Amino acid sequence: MSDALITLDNLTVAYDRHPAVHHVSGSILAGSLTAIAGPNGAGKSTLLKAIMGELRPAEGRISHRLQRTDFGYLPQAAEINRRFPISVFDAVLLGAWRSSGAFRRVLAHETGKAREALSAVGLEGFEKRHIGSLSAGQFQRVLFARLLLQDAKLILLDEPFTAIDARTTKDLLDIVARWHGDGRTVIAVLHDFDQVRAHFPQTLLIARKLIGWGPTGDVMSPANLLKARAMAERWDEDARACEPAA
Ligand SMILES: Nc1ncnc2c1ncn2[C@@H]1O[C@H](COP(=O)(O)OP(=O)(O)OP(=O)(O)O)[C@@H](O)[C@H]1O
Repeated sequence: MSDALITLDNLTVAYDRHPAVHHVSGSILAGSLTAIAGPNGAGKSTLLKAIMGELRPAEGRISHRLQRTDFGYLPQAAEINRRFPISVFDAVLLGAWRSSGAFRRVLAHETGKAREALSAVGLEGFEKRHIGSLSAGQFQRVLFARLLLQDAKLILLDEPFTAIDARTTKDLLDIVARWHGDGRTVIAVLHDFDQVRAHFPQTLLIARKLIGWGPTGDVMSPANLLKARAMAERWDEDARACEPAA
């Protein structure tokens, strides 16, 4: 587990030339399970989107040898339109279409895998339900089933347990542990520091700038958490210039 899967080199990401993440350097190791933690507005989602290639670096670079189809991404719930007229089963099958084209015929083994994935997330019998009729927790289970089917090497989760009850969170954390056990690389943006400490061996703590990145016990120290809070509180939202790398 010592190879770098993704390397960030002095990465700065900006919206309309206004930097949201500053000068981050470090590596995500292959097979690691990493939390991205930090206060609101710290740049966590921005960093995740940059890693998956949705946002381009304003400065610095991200290097990896992954293909598009190696990435599995779960956006924040608020970014997903659940009014799209699609059944639970078809929503899960989209995990397979991502890798082989939406207009290709779905193969029998993929429908079998979709059923298995639904069963793994505890949603047997929900196949024909419209996704808009599900509770928030049930819908999150559907999205995890889709990721199971997608078979990605790198799985990026943006606040996967926000507004999800304890039982569903536990079931989904079990799936995250299973991915980790399979040797996949998982990165999750999380708000809940107890969850980070209990389930994520590696942490990247950010407040626009990197505060710490490494073993969770070291990174989530009281001193680092104070620093993160202080940096978030004094951040000037209107600042245009990017400070030089430390
Ligand atoms: N599409 C956008 N256009 C302009 N600014 C944005 C955009 N998305 C995010 N930002 C800004 O970038 C900064 C970082 O936002 P980001 O969503 O990455 O933080 P976060 O750490 O994920 O926050 P939270 O924990 O509140 O979800 C914030 O100041 C935010 O307002």
